[in-house]
Amino acid sequence: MLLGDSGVGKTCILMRFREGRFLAGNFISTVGVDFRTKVVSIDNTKVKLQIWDTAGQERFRSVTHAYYRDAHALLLLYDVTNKTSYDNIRAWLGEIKEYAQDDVVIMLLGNKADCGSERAVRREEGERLAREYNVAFMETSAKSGQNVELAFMAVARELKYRQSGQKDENKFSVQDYVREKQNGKPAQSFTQQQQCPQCSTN
Ligand SMILES: Nc1nc2c(ncn2[C@@H]2O[C@H](COP(=O)(O)OP(=O)(O)OP(=O)(O)O)[C@@H](O)[C@H]2O)c(=O)[nH]1
Repeated sequence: MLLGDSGVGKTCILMRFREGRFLAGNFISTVGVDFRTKVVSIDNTKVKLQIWDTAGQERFRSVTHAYYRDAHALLLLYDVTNKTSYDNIRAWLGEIKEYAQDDVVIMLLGNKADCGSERAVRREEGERLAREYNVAFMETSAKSGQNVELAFMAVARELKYRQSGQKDENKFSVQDYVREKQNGKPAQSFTQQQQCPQCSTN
């Protein structure tokens, strides 16, 4: 399930992951909730992900709360060019604590990482917040595709391991997996051509 303030890029992240393209142009806010599926392959096993996109707008909050309980994983987004969306993450985590299952997998994503010159939240601030709440973290860009696949696949992998009962054996940790992928060869390195043209010329 995708959560976060309105406009942080939840629908675009989902679109990038599912269809490999960026939804440019007019911003159309999600109404209530919407869902899409995608079949991915993890260690040669096909896994069907059901991904719920939620409205970030406050007025839909009571609708979206009803879906938290059934979520196995939550991708919580803020927009690195919007400090308020970052500041609101603590409130989102409070709602998650209140409405979601205790063992829900949470990943914090700082989206719009392509917008270098408009950045209002440093990467370290995202890392610090994630450490404080003991959740996995990475910066993403729905526009360039940076880390989008990695975010979904890391979560899918964690869920698969949990389901197969391997969690107790400590065989997989989403945080370690993300760290390993990012410290080694970045899953999708951020090349010059991939940069948002608008931002890179600023
Ligand atoms: N530069 C840049 N723009 C982005 C990125 N992701 C989303 N956007 C833009 O941000 C705006 C909002 O994106 P949405 O995906 O609709 O936001 P949302 O979080 O789903 O919003 P709600 O449905 O209202 O909750 C759109 O104009 C997108 O084009 C990104 O990674 N980089």
